Amino acid sequence: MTTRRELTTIVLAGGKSSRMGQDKALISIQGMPLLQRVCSIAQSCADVIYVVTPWPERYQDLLLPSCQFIREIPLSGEPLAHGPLVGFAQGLAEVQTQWVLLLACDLPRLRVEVLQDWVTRLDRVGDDKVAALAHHPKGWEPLCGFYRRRCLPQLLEFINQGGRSFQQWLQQYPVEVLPLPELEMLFNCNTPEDLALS
Ligand SMILES: Nc1nc2c(ncn2[C@@H]2O[C@H](COP(=O)(O)OP(=O)(O)OP(=O)(O)O)[C@@H](O)[C@H]2O)c(=O)[nH]1
Ligand SMILES: [Mg+2]
Repeated sequence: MTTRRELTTIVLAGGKSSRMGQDKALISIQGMPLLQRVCSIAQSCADVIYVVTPWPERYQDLLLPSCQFIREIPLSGEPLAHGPLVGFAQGLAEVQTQWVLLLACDLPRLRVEVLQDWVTRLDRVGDDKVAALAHHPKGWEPLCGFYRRRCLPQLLEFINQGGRSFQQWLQQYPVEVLPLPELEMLFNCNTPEDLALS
């Protein structure tokens, strides 16, 4: 069975938070900044956690034991906020395990038991699959699921051709569907209105 030692988690914390109007990673929900909350949940699944961000200094005072920062660098000729797909690729380049759990930093309702159940299913995922993700009415949920490390070359090729969309990239490959007991856990805190519901 895939153990926590054989899984790496990547948490993305480099978005513009333009809808929120302030850095979502630092917003406290029930007394804990969102990034810290997501990282603490990640710790229940994996030994190694990377926080991929262009600005690690901003988060250095958060309590993130056993998390390591990966400083994102801009692609040549492009501004920094190049989006989550490029951030993921830069993190994935450092990963040593076969599987990686990718998490956005704006998921206040993640459920540890569901993530742990998903981990137990990884061994049975067919070899042809590049990822194992939950599916919801709008498509795959790319920022709360698992990817094989070996998809890095295909990902880089897609990015080099100008691709920036997870959904478009995933359309090209077989993906395993993970059971989602409640859509609620993928609730994304993007706006001040979302925050009021959190
Ligand atoms: N490392 C990294 N993470 C990113 C980047 N863009 C988005 N993310 C992360 O991806 C996740 C989902 O981001 P979104 O909710 O789509 O949006 P956002 O860009 O933070 O905010 P908006 O400007 O309101 O769209 C969050 O965890 C972001 O921090 C990026 O360029 N680099
Ligand atoms: Mg979001």
